[in-house]
Formats: sequence, structure tokens, C-alpha cells
Amino acid sequence: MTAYDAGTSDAANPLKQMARFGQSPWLDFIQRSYTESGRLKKLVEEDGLKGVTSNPSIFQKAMGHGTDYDPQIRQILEHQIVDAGTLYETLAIQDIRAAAKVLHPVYEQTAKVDGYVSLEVSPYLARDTDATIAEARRLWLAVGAPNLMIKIPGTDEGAPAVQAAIAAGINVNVTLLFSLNAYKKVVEAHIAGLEARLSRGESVKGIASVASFFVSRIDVKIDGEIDDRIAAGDRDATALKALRGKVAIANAKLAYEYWQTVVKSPRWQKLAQAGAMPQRLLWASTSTKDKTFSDVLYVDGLIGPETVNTIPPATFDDFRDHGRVIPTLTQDVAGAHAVIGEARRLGLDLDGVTRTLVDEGVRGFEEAFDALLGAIAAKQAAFLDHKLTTTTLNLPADLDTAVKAELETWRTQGNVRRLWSKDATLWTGRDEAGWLKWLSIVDDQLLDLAKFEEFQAEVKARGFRDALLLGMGGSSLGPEVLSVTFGRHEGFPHLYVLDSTDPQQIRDFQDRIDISRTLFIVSSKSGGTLEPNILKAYFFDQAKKVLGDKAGSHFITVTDPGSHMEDVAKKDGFWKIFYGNKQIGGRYSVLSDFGMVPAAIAGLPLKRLLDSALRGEKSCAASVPPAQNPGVVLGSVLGVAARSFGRDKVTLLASPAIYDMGAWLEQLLAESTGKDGRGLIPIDGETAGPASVYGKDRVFIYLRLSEKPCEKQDAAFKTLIAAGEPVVTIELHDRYQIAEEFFRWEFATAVAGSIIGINAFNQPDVEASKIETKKITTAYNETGRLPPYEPFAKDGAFAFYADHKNAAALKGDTAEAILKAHFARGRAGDYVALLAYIDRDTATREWLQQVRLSVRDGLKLATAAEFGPRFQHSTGQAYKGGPDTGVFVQITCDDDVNLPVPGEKYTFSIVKEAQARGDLEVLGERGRRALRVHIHGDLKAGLEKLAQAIRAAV
Ligand SMILES: O=C(CO)[C@@H](O)[C@H](O)[C@H](O)[C@H](O)COP(=O)(O)O
Ligand SMILES: O=C[C@H](O)COP(=O)(O)O
Repeated sequence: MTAYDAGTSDAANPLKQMARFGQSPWLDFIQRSYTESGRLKKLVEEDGLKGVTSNPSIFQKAMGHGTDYDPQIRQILEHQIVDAGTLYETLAIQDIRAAAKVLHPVYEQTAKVDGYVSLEVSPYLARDTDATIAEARRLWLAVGAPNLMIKIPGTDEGAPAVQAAIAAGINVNVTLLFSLNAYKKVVEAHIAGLEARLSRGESVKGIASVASFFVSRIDVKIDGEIDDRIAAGDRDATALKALRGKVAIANAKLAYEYWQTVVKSPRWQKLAQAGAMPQRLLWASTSTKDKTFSDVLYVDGLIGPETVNTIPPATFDDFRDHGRVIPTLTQDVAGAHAVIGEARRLGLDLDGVTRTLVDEGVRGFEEAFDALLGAIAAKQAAFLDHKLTTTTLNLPADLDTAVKAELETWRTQGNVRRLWSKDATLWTGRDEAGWLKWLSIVDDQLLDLAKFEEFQAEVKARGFRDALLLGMGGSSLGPEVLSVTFGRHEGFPHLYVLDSTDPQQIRDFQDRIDISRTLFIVSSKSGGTLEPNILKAYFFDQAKKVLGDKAGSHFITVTDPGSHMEDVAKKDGFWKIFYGNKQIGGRYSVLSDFGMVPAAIAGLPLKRLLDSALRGEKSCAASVPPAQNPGVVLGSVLGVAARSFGRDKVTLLASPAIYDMGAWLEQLLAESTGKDGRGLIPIDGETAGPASVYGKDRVFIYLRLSEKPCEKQDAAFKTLIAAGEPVVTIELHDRYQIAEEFFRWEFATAVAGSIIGINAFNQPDVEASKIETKKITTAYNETGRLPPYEPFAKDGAFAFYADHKNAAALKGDTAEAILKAHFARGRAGDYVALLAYIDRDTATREWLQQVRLSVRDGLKLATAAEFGPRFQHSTGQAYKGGPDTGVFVQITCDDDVNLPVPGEKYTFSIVKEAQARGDLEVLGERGRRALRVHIHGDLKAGLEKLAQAIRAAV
């Protein structure tokens, strides 16, 4: 018979007889089906069971396997978006409440002495006093049962938490006690907690506590030491052998002896007179581990008044079957002293053992909790199925092994929790903690949903036809993804995003909109960035021509509080000002107002987007262990591939309908990680080719929209996987899951940054180009002319520029020869970046794409195809600050169109020129391989010729 189907009730039942000697049998086990089926109740009624204890290992066994909890998990997931930790807690609390209900009659019958059910605080907090206190209070309130005991570890940090909890009137079970010294501290904490209540005039009645003294584990360790010494031929072998299986019980008896002195002490008597209940000793870890001993050794051997023995089910059955009930605890105490004395004489390290046991105990519960949360997270992902994106890893064996090792390191070091608690030492230990508000921004936005929805209704009511967002990088790329991915929504304006100083491009956008029906969004976190400022100046001027002094009512801004743009907006009477968060960097801001405001304007279903983002957040939560945490898994693949395998070219391809995700991702990855000579180099939108065109420096990311995949891409990835290339396939089951991926990639980037060992939240090298640009535009304002700038070579319509060092390396009379010399500098593992400061339209994008593919296929190097100045606020950081593996070709042109910048002498054309010069200057200063090709005259013809020259050169 097992405790699962309880035994007979019988006066001779040893379990019932324990009561005669003042000991209460508790059950060291909890499980939903056990309680629900009535078996727990049967133990109470037939075996005199008086309490229940749980711990992370017990819950892991209960919830981590089987299907008991599936219906409730499914039901919760239908209505709520939660993390694995919350899910666990919801299930656990229900179990604890159900068991507490079964035990409640015992609680009443024994006048609050027994009838308790214990719930342990998170083992991750075992070394954190304040967090343990907060958790104890939270769980106490959450369960809301008078016969609940909160379990707190008896560590050095746990003891003050015990005192605080008792002082707060919470019943406490102090767990993980092994040594007399630790127990003494806990006794002190208990008494001090009660005294604090008395001194405040509060009642000490009815506050229960037990001190869980772990028994069998001590013998396991000591006996192990004994066996080792005997095997090594120790001369005290006989004396040592005589101690096997004795030290744990002796140690427990000494604890009990101490307890007896405590309860007799005047200090305790004072509390007792005020109605305090003593903290009873509870024997835990009472199943026999050494099968050569009696299977009820740690029950038989520790029976005594005012104590508890919490017994696991099998031992419970064994004891019912053949337990011997005699008051052993108080017998032969002198013998117990002798055993401990003898152990010391023989050099058995009881103090060391108990110290180790505390550490191992804490770690063991952490491991169990990790396993439990991992199992719940896996179940959750399986149940949510296509409500979450699906990730498949195809990694070469060596990378796969290294990623698994990294995930294990993250688990053992508790790095996911460290990340969520904003521990800057995960990166460089500098200002990282101040840049992590994006972790919780989705929750804030959901609370603010009404604000966005009201605004959305107002936009709709005003009947705008167009919306034009003016901004760069982090302030424009997220909105661009939303605009490109979701298109126009009936009743709402078409959202355009302008992030260029190219006059032709500005003119193109101006031609597309009807200013009288346009809402302008000036988007700039810092408010000081050149482009949004001059674009605002330009369009405000244009709007004034059409709208007169109502122009301001067609403008809103999203900017950080206190910024220059806030002042501008106030001065010019903007319709609205939305604020960013100073603790969120631009590239992490898409789920803040920088993305939500444009999303509202474009008429997107905001709740749906935010719910999707929340799913991303919850999947990456602090409670989700690394191996089940999609953000950590992805970040580990990227970080480990770059750090340990030279695979730092993150090659991003997305299904056509979501292709623009790549533009957002490349900024996030490059700007976050590309610094200090290290980092990831994103390669966005490079059409997949045969495996033969790739070097060994790639990790491929396939963002596949399963509702609208591209057959060609599917086939190409199949080939890459078959060729053994590392491929991460992320399937989005609908477009709104880009919001889930926004969060997941932010998290993954932070993880990868930690693995690579950089600060993932600054952008030290972006500033450098801005400074050079500023110098040039200032000079222009002062002199009315650009500083002289001489090409080092010319060929027809082409003029070539470079700094001295680059120019010296690029000898040649023809475009082809110069380009050839430049490309010849590329080595395996390098990349070529084409940086075009030209109008970004369908034709030029196609041109750039074709040329980059020729370069890739010719040189077998990764290629980036970028437009300036947009990339300067994105991948530009990694080009200048990341690994020195870039070969850069800057492409500029004469501008047919020029546009004024109101209030300045310089024009947009001058700004663009200054930006190109400034960036080339900085690339040169950093010793990068950089060449500028300027196309004089007709751009189309020039581009055709340049394509020919490049093809010939590769
Ligand atoms: O601490 C309590 C009760 O207060 C128990 O639940 C305690 O955690 C368990 O008895 C032990 O973890 C079981 O230990 P062991 O038998 O695995 O060595
Ligand atoms: O990625 C950020 C860009 O450099 C633009 O910055 P901003 O939002 O402060 O204008």
C-alpha cells in the first residue's frame, strides 16, 4: 500500500501513535490529484496527518511531469498573457489553498498548533534578505489562508527575513537547517520577531513557526567521508565505521536539547505568558538514503514531544507498516553528545559538511525550480502554439554544443534574472542599468492604451489623408516597419517615413502628400538630431504656405522630455507632444511612444500589437530559464557564433510581406553590439544564394511569415541547412507577431551584447560622424562655401576620394582598376558595404541590390547595401566601431534638385555632402578601408557605368 491510497485507521497505527509522544506527522508532499481525489483527506482522517510541506523539488515532481495541471494551464492561457513564473505560482497557490482547506479542521482542533501547509519563497532569493521579506509578505497575502506557513531558508540572509516575517505576523517554516549554529540564529530571529510585536503592543498569539532541521543529508555526507577514509586504509577505520548512520540523529538531538533550554528561558517564558507558541523543531529530509539502514530510521529515531516529522509518502507508508513509536528523541542524549564528540575527535568535518549542505540545498532547490519553470515554459509554448512565433535552430554540431554550454552558464549564473534586475555587470558594469526601461515598457503602454486609442480616434476624426514622419534611426525605423508591413488602414492616413537629406528624396515625399491633409510627426528622442530638425524646418515652412498660422496644428512630436524639440513644438503650437522615456535608447524604443504614436496614426489595432509584444516579453521573462527563453536562446546563438566561431555576419532574410523588419533589426544589432572592435555585422536583405557564395562567417536568420511565405526563400534555406550552415528559422504565424519579435530581438541583442562583452546600449561612434558633419556645415554657414575637397583620381563621370592612406593603396587610372585595388583588400571573413548617398527609390534600391549580389558572388564576401545618411544612424556604428573587417564604398552624386533649409545658409544638398564627407573622414581616421566614388552628371547613366565597373572589378 502507498500513501497515495492511504492505509487503514487503527489504534495501532504508528502514525497515529506519534501523537501520544507529542509528535505530529506531516506529509512532505503535495500534488493536485492527490488532494482532489480525497487521498490527502484520508491521511488526515485515518493516519492522523497534521500538516503538509512543499518545496521546489516537490512542486517540480508534481507539476513538471504528467498532465494533472494541463486543464488549468490551458484555461489561464486562454484569458491571460503570463510568464512561466506567474503560471507556476497560480497553480501552486491553488494547490496550497486546497491542501490548507483539507488541513483546516486540524488547525482548528489543535488550536493552531498543527494543520499547516507550507509554501516556500523562491529559492532564487535565498541570499537576499529584503527580497525574501517582500516575497514572504506577497505569498502570505496571495494565498490568504490562516494555516499557511511561508518557508524561508535558514541561511545567514534568511534569518533576518524570518525575524521580519514573524514580526509581521506571518507563520514561518524555516527550512534548510543543518547546523546547530544556524538553528540558534533562527531561534533568536523567531524570538526577536515576537518581541518586536510585543514591544509594538501587538499580539503574539497564534503565530506559528517550525524550524526544519534536515537529517538524512548529513549522514549521506558524513558517511560518504567515512567510507572514503576507510577505503583509503584509515587507521581509525573501526571507530569511523561505528559512526555510520549516527551523526545526523545525534546532531538533531542536540538541536532538540538546545530547544528545551530555550523554552525554559525567562526570555521565552515572557513571550509564552503573552500567548506565544514555541517554534517547534521539524525533522525534514527523513527518507532513508542508505538502503543498508532501516527505511524508517529518521522517523523512529527522532520521536519526541512538541516536534514535527515531515515524511515523504513512501516513508510514510513504511512507518505506518512497521514504525516503532518510542520517545527516542529524549533518550540517550549523552550518547548523542558522545557521537558528535567522537566525530570531532576523528576529524569528521561536521561544520564543513553543514556549510556545504546549505549551499547544496539552496542550489538543489534552484535547480529544481529551474527544471520546474523550464517544464512549465515548454508546456506554455506548446499550448500557445501559433499564438507565439516558432523558432527552429539548425546549427553545426560545434556551435550547437557551445550554445548549449552558454545557456547552461546563463542558467547556473542566474543571468536572466540578473538581466531583468538590471545588473550592469552583465555588460561592462557602467551605465547599462539606466538604459533598460524597454524591459517593462509594454506593460506601461498597455496601462496607457486608452491614451493611444483616444488619440487614434482624434486622428481619424480629423480626416488626414497622409502622415509624414520625419526622423532618423531609432526614431524612424520601427515606424517604417509598421508602415511597410501593415500598409494603409481604411479611415486613417497613409504613414510615410522620411529619413534622408537627399533633396530628390525629400521632393519625392513632398509630391506624394497633400500638405493640407497631412499630419507631420517630428520624431527625435534627443530632439537635437540635425535631420529631423531641418526636415521639420522645411516642412513647417511648406505647411505655413498652405495652412498659414494653422500649420502647428498639423504637427506633432515624439521626443524626450526637456528636449530642444519639445521647445520647438511648444513655440510653434504643435497639436500634440508625446514623450519618450529617457531610459530607453532609440533602437529599443519601438514599443514606446516612438512606435505606438505612428501605429495609432496609421490605424493599427494597438491592443493586438501590444498583446503580441507582451507575449514576447513574457516568453523572455526572468522566470523563464535560458534554454526555454527565446530571447536568451537567440542571443546566445548570435553571441557565441560571433565570439567563438568568427560567425559575426548576421544574415537576415525575411518573407517579402515583412521584409522591412531587417531594416529595424540591422540597427538594433549593429548599433548595440558593434563597438570596441567587436560586434555583429548585420547583412540585411542579401538575396539567398547557393552555399558556395558564402564564407564561414555567417549565421543565417530566416524570418518566415507562414501565412505568406516565399517558395524561393524556403528552397534556398533548405539548401543552406543541408549544406550545414547555421540557420535560425523564426516563423511568424501572422504579421502582428512582429511585435513579439520586436521584444524578443531587443532581449536577444542585450544577451548577445553581454556574451560579446560590450555595452549594448551606447553608440559611441555615431557621434563622431555627426561632429565632422557639423564642422562642415558650420564652415559653410560662415563662408558660404564648402571646404576644398580634391579627388585623388578621376575617370570620366567618376571622381574618387579617400584619405591619404587609403588613396595610397588605391593606385589606378580607371574606375575598374581603383575599385579592383579596393576590393582586393578584402579577405575571407571581411564584408563589403556599399553606402549610397542618393535618392532611395525602387530603381536605386534594385540597382544597389544587383550590385551587392555581384560583389558577393564575385568576392565571396558578405555585403551590406545601405543608403546615406540613413545608415549613419544605424549600421554606421558598427562600421566605425565594430570589427575592422569592412571594405567601404561610398557612392555620391550631383544633385539635380536642391532644397533650402529655412534659417540656414546651407541647403539639403550641402548637408548631404557634409554627411558623406564627415563619415568618410571618420572611417579613414579609424583606419578603415574606405573609398568614395562621386558620380558627376546624370545619375542613372552614372549608376549603370558604376555597376559595370564594379562587376568588372570583382
Ligand atoms: O523543509 C521541508 C519542510 O519544512 C521539507 O519539505 C524539505 O524540503 C524536505 O524534507 C527535504 O528537501 C527533503 O530532502 P531529501 O530527502 O531530498 O534529502
Ligand atoms: O537612432 C537614433 C538616431 O540617431 C536619431 O536620434 P534621435 O531620435 O535622438 O533624433
